[in-house]
Amino acid sequence: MMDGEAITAIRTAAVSAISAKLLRPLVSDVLCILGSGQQARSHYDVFTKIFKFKEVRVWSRRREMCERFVADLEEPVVVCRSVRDAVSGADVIVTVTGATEPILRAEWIKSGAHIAAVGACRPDWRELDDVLMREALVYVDSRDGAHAESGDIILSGV
Ligand SMILES: NC(=O)C1=CN([C@@H]2O[C@H](COP(=O)(O)OP(=O)(O)OC[C@H]3O[C@@H](n4cnc5c(N)ncnc54)[C@H](O)[C@@H]3O)[C@@H](O)[C@H]2O)C=CC1
Ligand SMILES: O=C([O-])C1=[NH+]CCC1
Repeated sequence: MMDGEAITAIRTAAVSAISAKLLRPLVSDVLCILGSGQQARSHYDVFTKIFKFKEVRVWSRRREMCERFVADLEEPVVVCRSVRDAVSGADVIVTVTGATEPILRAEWIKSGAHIAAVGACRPDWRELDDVLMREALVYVDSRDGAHAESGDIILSGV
């Protein structure tokens, strides 16, 4: 018997980390994680192990969950009040929320930032807004899979 959730947590974060390894800006000082659940933790663990950030930020819609997330960590992480505050100036952004409507807007994001967009894995779920999807250089592991499952891709029409 194997724990599928534990494997999904590690595997998903590993794939995001590979994307960041290949595509993040040369100078990547600030990591921002949107969401504070299981994937947020696995992404935090992998990203802070592989890369050296000067600052790590987290935002979650329920602040108490954010505080709990941070309390479990040994290194300092900044709890942000809004998505805008969290992503402003960030070099690497990880979206690991259960949002079904866009929470991340293009106008808040630093040019060249790398986004690992993980959460919106159903055809009718969204995390990234249409402008961001259209302006971004979008990389996927499978075109067929992305067009069947990714709400951000399907609904933005990219
Ligand atoms: N792309 C992929 O391969 C995978 C995607 N996922 C997806 O990633 C997301 C996060 O997964 P877990 O961390 O395991 O879930 P979780 O339940 O442990 O955490 C979910 C997080 O999203 C936040 N959230 C929920 N609804 C929200 C909303 N409407 N707006 C903003 N934030 C909201 C919660 O407050 C929490 O911080 C889920 O949507 C899940 O389906 C999970 C595993 C693999
Ligand atoms: O394991 C997986 O690939 C996924 N888990 C939740 C959505 C996608």
